[in-house]
Amino acid sequence: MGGRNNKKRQHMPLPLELEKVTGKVTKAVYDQMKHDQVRDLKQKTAVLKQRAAAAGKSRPATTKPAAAAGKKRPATTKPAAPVESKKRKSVPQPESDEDEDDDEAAMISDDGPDGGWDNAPLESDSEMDDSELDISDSDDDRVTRQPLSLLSDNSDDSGEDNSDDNGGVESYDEFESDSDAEPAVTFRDMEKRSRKLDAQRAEDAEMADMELQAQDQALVSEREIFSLPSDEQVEAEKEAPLDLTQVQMRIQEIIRILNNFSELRDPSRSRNDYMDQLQRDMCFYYGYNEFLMEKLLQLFTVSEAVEFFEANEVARPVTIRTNTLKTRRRDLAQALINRGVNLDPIGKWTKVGLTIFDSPVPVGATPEYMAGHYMIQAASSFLPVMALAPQENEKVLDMSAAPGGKTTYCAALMKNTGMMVANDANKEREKALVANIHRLGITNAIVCNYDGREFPKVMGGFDRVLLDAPCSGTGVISKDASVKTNKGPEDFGMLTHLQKELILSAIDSANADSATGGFIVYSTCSVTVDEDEAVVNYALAKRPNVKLVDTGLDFGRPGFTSFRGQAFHHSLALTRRFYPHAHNMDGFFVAKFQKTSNKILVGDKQVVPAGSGAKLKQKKKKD
Ligand SMILES: C[S@@+](CC[C@H](N)C(=O)[O-])C[C@H]1O[C@@H](n2cnc3c(N)ncnc32)[C@H](O)[C@@H]1O
Repeated sequence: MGGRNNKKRQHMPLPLELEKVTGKVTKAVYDQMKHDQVRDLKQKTAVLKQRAAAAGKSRPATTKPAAAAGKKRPATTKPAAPVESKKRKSVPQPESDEDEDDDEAAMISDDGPDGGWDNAPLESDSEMDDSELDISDSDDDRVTRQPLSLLSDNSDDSGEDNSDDNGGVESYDEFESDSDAEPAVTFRDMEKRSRKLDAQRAEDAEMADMELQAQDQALVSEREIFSLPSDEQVEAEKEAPLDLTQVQMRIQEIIRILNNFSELRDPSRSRNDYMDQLQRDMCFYYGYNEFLMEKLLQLFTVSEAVEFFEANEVARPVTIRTNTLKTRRRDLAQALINRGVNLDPIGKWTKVGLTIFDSPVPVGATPEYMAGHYMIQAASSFLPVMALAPQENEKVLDMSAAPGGKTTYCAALMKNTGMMVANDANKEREKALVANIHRLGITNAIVCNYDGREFPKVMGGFDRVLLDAPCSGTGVISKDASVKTNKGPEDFGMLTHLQKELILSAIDSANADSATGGFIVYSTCSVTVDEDEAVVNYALAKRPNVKLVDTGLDFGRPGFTSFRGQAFHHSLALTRRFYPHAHNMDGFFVAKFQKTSNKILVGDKQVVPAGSGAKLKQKKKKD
């Protein structure tokens, strides 16, 4: 398995000569080809523009050409401005590392189908300079000079100097603005003007044809420059893999093609062929197993997927949560600042979080930490508790609580009142849970050690239940890179099965008749749909006595309501997804249910599943 350990390696172009000798089309060679191609296209464009300028000079000043009047281009050409601006950013200069960065940025950006530099030369004149026209001995160059002489020979009937610094074609504004000063049309010169107009139209049509041809040529050569490896080459690469730089370049090429597929594809290869190769290359480059890579690629456009994978290579900022049972955020911040800690509030969405930029002392060993004034806790881990919003004097269950980040936050919001039941199936992990409960001065917590699936039989009737489920951890890859490879299809199958069983238990443990609550929050630090929307959708189907409600979190992306042909309940849009590349926090998923009844229909019978507390009450009445 490959993998990228050192980011600098991605900016290391191979020597151009070596690439030419080996015949490999790597980025440097490719850039050189593109550069040549762009130059050729510019020269062709120059011809077109100069011809247009020449024609413009001889146009009767009173008559606006059809295109000029509406500022329309021939139907085949593409809008100028957006393409131009992109082209300026990304025209490659093979020798320069900096420019390679620019080019890379353009390639992985989420361009629409017309994005990129490829069409730009036909539209742009701003990059054309004399030196570029003069260095070439090509036929085009010879043609280029011809209209230059025409320019000086032709004079405008109006006698005005309409010389056009930009080459003519783009300067329709000038024609328009000049029109005020134009002489009135007379009967005598009308026929002459009409002939000129016809000639101009013919000229425009010819120009459109030439532009089309140049575009087609450019596309054909672009297609020829990059080709997917054959099956044999793919096999050979398994034995002798390419280096990371070459793989990175191929990733960029494939993304560029996928972003403009109809024009840049090799017609003999399908989108799946490109996606398969992209997947293989991304696995190698970022070090994921194919199974997980496929799952993650399905979540995003290819360009966004790259952002996601890149974000996973970068550590998230260290964040802490103020323990409001012991201190206020302002006082905590001041105490830490006095110790030389550089910090800031996490964001407007939390009043208790602080981001630690740097610290001369370990944040897990300050006197304030020891005294329980804060918990080191990922920002995303605040979210399920905020969604749960436990109230004072409630009975709250945290079904999978260790090491206690969310339990201790719940207890703080409850101001140490009511009852906080912190359960976890893993005894070892519960040591840290107990330690944190003590350190933070939690006095309303009971710790227990059950399999959550059994919990409704142990205890029930909770006002609120949190299930921060065991998951694959695909949202926290920046913290634990082993997630990239440590799970295959079987593990995923077992995990999602457990999640589905636990969510039903969590729902059954809540009391729909709670005066203040009846809420259940399901969260994971994973971004796969199997562990998130699919589990929630399963719960909605199995427990018609719950509905999804707003999480109260005013950021994050809505959950999927359909995914790869699978339709979920429309209310899944109320769930929230958080991504490292989009929200600068660990990947996370949060769903909030409200329990509307303690009874469910099984066949044609009303049943009260164990856990809600309703059954216990009925029994008591009989006694
Ligand atoms: C994501 S972690 C919980 C993190 C915790 N909520 C916090 O904020 O510190 C998931 C937990 O689920 C526990 N777990 C796994 N299987 C379980 C089960 N069947 N019943 C209850 N807990 C389980 C794991 O031991 C693990 O501590």
